[in-house]
Amino acid sequence: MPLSSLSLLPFHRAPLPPTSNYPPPPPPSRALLLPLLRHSPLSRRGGVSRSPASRARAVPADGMAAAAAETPPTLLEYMGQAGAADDLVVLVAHVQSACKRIAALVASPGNAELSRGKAGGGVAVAAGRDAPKPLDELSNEIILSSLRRSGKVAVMASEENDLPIWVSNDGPYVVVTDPLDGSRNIEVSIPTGTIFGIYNRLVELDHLPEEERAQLNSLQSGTHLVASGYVLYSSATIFCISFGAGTHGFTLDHLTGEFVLTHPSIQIPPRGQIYSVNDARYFDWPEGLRKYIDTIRQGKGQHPKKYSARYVCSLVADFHRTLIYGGVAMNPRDHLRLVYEANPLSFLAEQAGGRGSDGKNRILSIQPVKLHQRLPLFLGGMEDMLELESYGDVQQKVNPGYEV
Ligand SMILES: O=P(O)(O)OC[C@H]1O[C@](O)(COP(=O)(O)O)[C@@H](O)[C@@H]1O
Repeated sequence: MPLSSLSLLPFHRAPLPPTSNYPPPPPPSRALLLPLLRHSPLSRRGGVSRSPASRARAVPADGMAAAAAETPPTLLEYMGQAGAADDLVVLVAHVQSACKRIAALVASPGNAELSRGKAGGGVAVAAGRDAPKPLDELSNEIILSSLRRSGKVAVMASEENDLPIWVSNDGPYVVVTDPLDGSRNIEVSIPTGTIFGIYNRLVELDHLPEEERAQLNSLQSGTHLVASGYVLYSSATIFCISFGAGTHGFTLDHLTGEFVLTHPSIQIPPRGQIYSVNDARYFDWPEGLRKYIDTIRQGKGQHPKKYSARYVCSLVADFHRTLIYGGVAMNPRDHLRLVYEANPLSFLAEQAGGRGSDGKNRILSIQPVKLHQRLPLFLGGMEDMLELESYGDVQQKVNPGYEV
């Protein structure tokens, strides 16, 4: 579906949100930038230019018209070209609009104050390492109100709410979300992210009482995901999404306020050289996990290279790096949530040729029984994951309340 036909969507019910809060760009700037990008060291080094879209950008062009024709598609243009359902396009348009607002919020001068647990009126929130912060709550409100306005959502379930919210009897989709993961890092400007999963509404449950319907729709197994994604708020704001046909990354272009395709068809390298885990917890780990990490650190595993450690302690950032560089990102204790975090990210990992597991089982095959169910999570390239799982005993059973 070309961008022009977006205007044919049923906007009388669900208008697309404004694509950005940004001022309109001076018209020629994007085209003028493209020749610069073509000759940048990043494109020569491989960086983003490993992708077909970026390779297209590297082809010399005669003028602005040619440059414009080479411009990579925006997220919505890409969905149109890929034949995504109109309802899904409208829904994703609202998700991206909410995420641009969250990106602005986490980068705002007031973010540290918000993350310390004082709302605008100076109201203190519950203490504790995992207590929700006003920034989480604001992000939650932004994303939930955007989903509501889309007119495409029957149920939404958020990590920040105890119960799912029934929105509309005829919304075609169910959305699960962690609105702002890693918010404890905000005060020191470390990356954060939004995670979401989209399911079809289970019409066969329409006769059930609302509360039950909302629960059961939100507890669908990850194998039924229609789409999932995350938005990384970092040096770049990246929207990574899969509709079940590959995993694709779009970077926010601050000149236009649009997410543009920069990482089409991401493939996790089957072998990486990075492991990502909070290894201060080493002495709480089971024997198998200790042995695995000891082995790959020394280059004595199936891959005869010494692995390096990277751990941001922000799931979206650790997962994004793993998608691009390979290796394994893990949290072996039962801390991360199946519905809001593990399922959406495992879907993206599988669509990129990798694997998501709890150390024993494929995440997507685990039937959620509780909305806020937690479990160990391992995500990574196929060969690294199979090697890790071969150690058997990798789930951390001891889970004391860690202070930091
Ligand atoms: O303390 P650990 O076990 O290293 O866990 C860190 C993980 O917790 C998270 O901060 C998520 O925790 P919350 O869901 O409680 O916000 C992730 O971003 C990060 O990967």
